[in-house]
Amino acid sequence: MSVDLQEHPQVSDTLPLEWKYISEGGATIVFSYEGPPDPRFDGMVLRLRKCAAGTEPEIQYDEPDDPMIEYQRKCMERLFPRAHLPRLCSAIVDEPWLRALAVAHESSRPADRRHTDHIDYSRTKAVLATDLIGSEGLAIEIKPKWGFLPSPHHLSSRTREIKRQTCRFCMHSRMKAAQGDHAGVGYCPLDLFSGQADRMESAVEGLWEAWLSSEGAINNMKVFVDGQVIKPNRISILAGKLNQGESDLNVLRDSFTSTYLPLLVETPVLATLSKLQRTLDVLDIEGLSALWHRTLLSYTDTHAGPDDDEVPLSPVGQSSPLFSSPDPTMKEWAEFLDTYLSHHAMTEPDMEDKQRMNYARPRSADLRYYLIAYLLSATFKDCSIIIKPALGGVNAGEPAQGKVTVIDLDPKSMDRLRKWEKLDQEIAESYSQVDASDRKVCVDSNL
Ligand SMILES: O=P(O)(O)O[C@@H]1[C@@H](OP(=O)(O)O)[C@H](OP(=O)(O)O)[C@H](O)[C@H](OP(=O)(O)O)[C@H]1OP(=O)(O)O
Ligand SMILES: Nc1ncnc2c1ncn2[C@@H]1O[C@H](COP(=O)(O)OP(=O)(O)OP(=O)(O)O)[C@@H](O)[C@H]1O
Repeated sequence: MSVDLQEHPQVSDTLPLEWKYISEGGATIVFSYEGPPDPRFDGMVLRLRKCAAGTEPEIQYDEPDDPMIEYQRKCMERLFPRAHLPRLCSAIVDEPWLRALAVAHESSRPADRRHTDHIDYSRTKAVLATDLIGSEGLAIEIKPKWGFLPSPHHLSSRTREIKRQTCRFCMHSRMKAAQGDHAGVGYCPLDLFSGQADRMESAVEGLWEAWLSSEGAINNMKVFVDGQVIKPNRISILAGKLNQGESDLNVLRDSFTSTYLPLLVETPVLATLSKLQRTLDVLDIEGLSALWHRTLLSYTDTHAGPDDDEVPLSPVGQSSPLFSSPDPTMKEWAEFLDTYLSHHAMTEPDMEDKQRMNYARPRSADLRYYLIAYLLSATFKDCSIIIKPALGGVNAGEPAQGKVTVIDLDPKSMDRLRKWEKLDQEIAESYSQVDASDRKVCVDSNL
């Protein structure tokens, strides 16, 4: 195994109990370093890949660094200033150490996660990232989700009215709630992304109420106090930090909102995220799917052999013997960004791009561009932001002090496109059953 130990800290130099469980998502689990001072690990978290319970993948010798690291360097750093991204580097782990870590921290994990998956012990590489929560003070994590209404050009007559009035998140939440799942009903991402302080305040209040009523189970907001996730059943710890020891819930909500709102209003991160989501998903999954099928039809007309009359067209994004649709390589991601950024100066209006690409009549020649763009938009529709006020607190009349950082920027893959198409149909269909007078009106401030 040829690795540069200078650049790749050996995590087994630390003890498993020198790490503290922070949280986890569907794919990774994260621990923060709490051991004796060590410049390699101080202020860092360890992000480890998980695998499904009951599976034991084979150890991968000569494992490459997690692609997330190169993806962030080559793509994300071109879209966000570094100040809004965690610093990432690769680290070496080994099976005995990972197993010992898992045993030491299993009891900190939520029960539903313990039944579903565990650390992937076969990995020899992990990611070290800046610890954005820290061991002191307050922090929240918000998963904002989709911040725009689709353009009408490519919506079918079946969905146009519905998808233009109610945002995808609000429709999805209603569907999830009807199915008995936790959902952030009452929070609307279009308010959070509006750039208007009063609407952003409603969004934070919506998140707060959903956090309370779901007992902290919604995935759109996590609350951290002194490095630990706090659920509403331990709200007194949060109240203490907000200097609201004896307060009722409304006072606490107002204090919570006024702690985070100034940072959210001032950060450029939300505007960047919303612009990226919108300009990378200009066709909606409906338009992308139509372009895919139109392209495949003309392709099979010219490329199918005499016996291929009945070749079924593969679903959107899915490779077939006749038409390949691989995941982008790192080189292709970088080239895609060259093109995207040449069309969209991140600070200028994108008129020029509209003329060049003619979104109303997308060309088959641009199919690959639109596919990759959609994958990238999906990353931004699913990422999270961590908001950490400065330890001194917020002083009235002064600019908000603190940090807003984007996390969970992993690339998505082509095989998701079919899932997104189906889910989109299911969400719109389900919302069409809601009485018209009961449908939400979501306002996209960028339209
Ligand atoms: O499709 P969505 O909007 O439901 O998003 C999924 C998320 O569900 P949500 O609606 O936010 O509760 C879902 O969140 P949970 O795991 O349910 O917390 C994941 O983030 C999933 O991405 P991945 O499979 O981890 O890459 C997300 O899937 P992708 O859409 O990013 O494929
Ligand atoms: N740099 C960081 N500093 C502090 N905490 C972090 C950091 N990165 C991730 N976390 C915590 O770990 C959790 C899991 O990380 P992440 O969201 O990247 O995992 P994931 O499995 O990719 O999630 P998802 O299923 O939502 O795609 C986050 O929700 C956050 O609470």
